[in-house]
Amino acid sequence: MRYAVLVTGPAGAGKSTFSASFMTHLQNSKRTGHLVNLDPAASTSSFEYEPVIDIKDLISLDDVMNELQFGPNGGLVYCFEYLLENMDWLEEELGSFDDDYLIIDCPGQIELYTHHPFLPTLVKNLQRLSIRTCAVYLIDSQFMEDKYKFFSGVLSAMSAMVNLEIPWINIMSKMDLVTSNPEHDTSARIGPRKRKDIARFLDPDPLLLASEPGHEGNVMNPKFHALNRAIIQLIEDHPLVSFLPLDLTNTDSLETVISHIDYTMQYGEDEEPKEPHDLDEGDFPDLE
Ligand SMILES: Nc1nc2c(ncn2[C@@H]2O[C@H](COP(=O)(O)OP(=O)(O)OP(=O)(O)O)[C@@H](O)[C@H]2O)c(=O)[nH]1
Ligand SMILES: [Mg+2]
Repeated sequence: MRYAVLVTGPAGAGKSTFSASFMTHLQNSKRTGHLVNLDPAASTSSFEYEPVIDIKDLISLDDVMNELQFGPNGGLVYCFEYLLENMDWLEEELGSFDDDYLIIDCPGQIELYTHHPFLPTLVKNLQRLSIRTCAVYLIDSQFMEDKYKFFSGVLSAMSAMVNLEIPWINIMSKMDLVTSNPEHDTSARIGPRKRKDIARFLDPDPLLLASEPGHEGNVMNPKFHALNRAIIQLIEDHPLVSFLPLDLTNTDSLETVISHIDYTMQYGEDEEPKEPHDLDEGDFPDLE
């Protein structure tokens, strides 16, 4: 059985960093994983692990921009369309691995997740090859300033989720930057968020959030009230909108996230139990 984890989410959410930590964790626990890079703009030197499959071997953003005069965003879209037309390339690359666990580092372009056919087509191809696939969607905890940003993050996650229809895990990344004492912490880029402020977003009660007063200068226009309620009801009705916190500085946190991923894909369920080779069964009856 083969497995693939699509690591998705908006630009800078921490996808590549998480993918590398995921690889390290698999290695440390004597499991084999392989990194796949689907970001045509990624600089290869920035990878801690050499990808076994790299979209840049098929097409590179630099070439598209230089030779076809595309800008960076149009260039990326061109690269994905090129990959879609050359799925046999990916299939061939994937062909050499069986019994594998692939960590697929995706690009951060939001259109890929909302309306571009790239990821749904990719997923269909993986499924056709009998690769069990799930997706994680990372959202940067540093953007969770208020409930409006939270809702907008949730809606982006949901729009990606309904587009793909595969097992799905939302992750709140960079939790190491969430401190309990923000006044004394200057390490965060956007300004540290307090733990208790983030906590209510991890397993949110949208109706409760909705009843909170808005922050100053952002008094809700009554015209939008009905729309807001409708969005909130949508989130409320959707069982999958909760977030696992991810703090990469904490091994337990990474292990928890990975165990959810394994569970979602039912990793290991169909594997034959691996008995140590030279162990006589009768010797250790307690191991049953
Ligand atoms: N403190 C902290 N910083 C992080 C963490 N994860 C990522 N970063 C930083 O956030 C920035 C973006 O991280 P990446 O892993 O490149 O994010 P990405 O989602 O792959 O970005 P794109 O591929 O450009 O969409 C880098 O400066 C990382 O060092 C984290 O868990 N904690
Ligand atoms: Mg990246």
